[in-house]
Amino acid sequence: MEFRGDANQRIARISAHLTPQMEAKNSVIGRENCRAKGGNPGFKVAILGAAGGIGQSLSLLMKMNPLVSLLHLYDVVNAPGVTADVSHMDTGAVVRGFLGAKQLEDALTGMDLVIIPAGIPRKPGMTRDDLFKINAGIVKTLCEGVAKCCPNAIVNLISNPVNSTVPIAAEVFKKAGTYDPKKLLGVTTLDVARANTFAEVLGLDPREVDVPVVGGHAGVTILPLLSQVKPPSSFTPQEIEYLTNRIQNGGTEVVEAKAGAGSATLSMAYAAAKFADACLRGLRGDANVVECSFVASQVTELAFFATKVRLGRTGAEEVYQLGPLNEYERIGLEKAKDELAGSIQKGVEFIRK
Ligand SMILES: NC(=O)c1ccc[n+]([C@@H]2O[C@H](COP(=O)([O-])OP(=O)(O)OC[C@H]3O[C@@H](n4cnc5c(N)ncnc54)[C@H](O)[C@@H]3O)[C@@H](O)[C@H]2O)c1
Ligand SMILES: O=C(O)C[C@H](O)C(=O)O
Repeated sequence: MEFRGDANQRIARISAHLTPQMEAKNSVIGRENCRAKGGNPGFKVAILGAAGGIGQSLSLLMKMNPLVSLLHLYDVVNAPGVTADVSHMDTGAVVRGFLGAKQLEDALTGMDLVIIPAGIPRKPGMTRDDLFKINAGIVKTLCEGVAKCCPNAIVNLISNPVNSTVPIAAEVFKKAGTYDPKKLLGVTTLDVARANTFAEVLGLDPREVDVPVVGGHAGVTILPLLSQVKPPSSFTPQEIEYLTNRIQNGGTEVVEAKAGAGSATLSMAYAAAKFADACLRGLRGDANVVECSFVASQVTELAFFATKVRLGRTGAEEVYQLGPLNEYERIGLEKAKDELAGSIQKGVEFIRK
């Protein structure tokens, strides 16, 4: 390890989790110059809501990601504790914590990727839309910060209801003049993870299964395209009905099992980390990085829709078409679009009102 300056300076640097290079250039350092302790150049990632159920596990997983050189953990509570804890992991990323609204701008300045799991989760009996009242305002405030401090960052939006919070974020960015549709991505990876897992009826290892899940992220808007499963497989009508219902209600299954203690956090942190890793590989310039995501879209008449997208240096560079659907999926698509239209409109109106 290289040491510069006197002992007091070294101690101050260590307690602030800064390398000498980072301290010198602070948060405006370029990606090439931002080296984690002895590590490779990497990306700067912020997690907003880092002290929550998803946020804590996601912070741990992103600290383990070798593509991350600097990890900013922001929350309105307990960010210092989570930061101190995660910062003791002997991986490359440097971790910094930010607590409360006054530190939001510092948390966001210079970030390449901002992941947002901030907001309240469901309790049994609630729909995701019941979260709108509180989470819409949280997402609005955080996205205003993104527009001001890191307008070129890719945003991964997790906070529910995703079908409305993504349109809210788009409207905030439009108002600020920073909107780039390629860079705003609603995270639906958990639906795909569930679909791949539940397809165990095929007797396959879930790691070998790929079920595209399109539409949105709530109830009937979650539309698994089982006719397009890889490896190609056929299901009985009963299997299709069972799998579709289970995938659409996977979130509720966890909410009920947790019995008031929240919704999916561990599987969601896994899914969010997987999606964020795909975004970072895209930013790095890797070829053929494809994931499902809820994005601005021309695939249907709706302004936003989840399909497979190709992730590249500038975000979602290609939005794929739905491909051939069977009759069951065509009926599901119409139901999904009906509900999605209202949720998108609700998000847009929240900002335009
Ligand atoms: N997209 C998905 O597939 C998916 C999956 C699971 C959960 N979710 C959603 O993710 C959200 C978070 O879930 P959770 O279980 O982690 O909830 P949680 O209550 O455990 O954590 C939320 C965190 O957000 C923080 N927070 C609240 N307001 C904030 C603000 N203004 N700025 C920064 N942080 C703020 C809270 O302090 C808390 O630490 C919920 O809305 C939930 O519905 C989405
Ligand atoms: O179901 C929820 O409320 C959380 C999340 O959207 C999920 O799908 O698990």
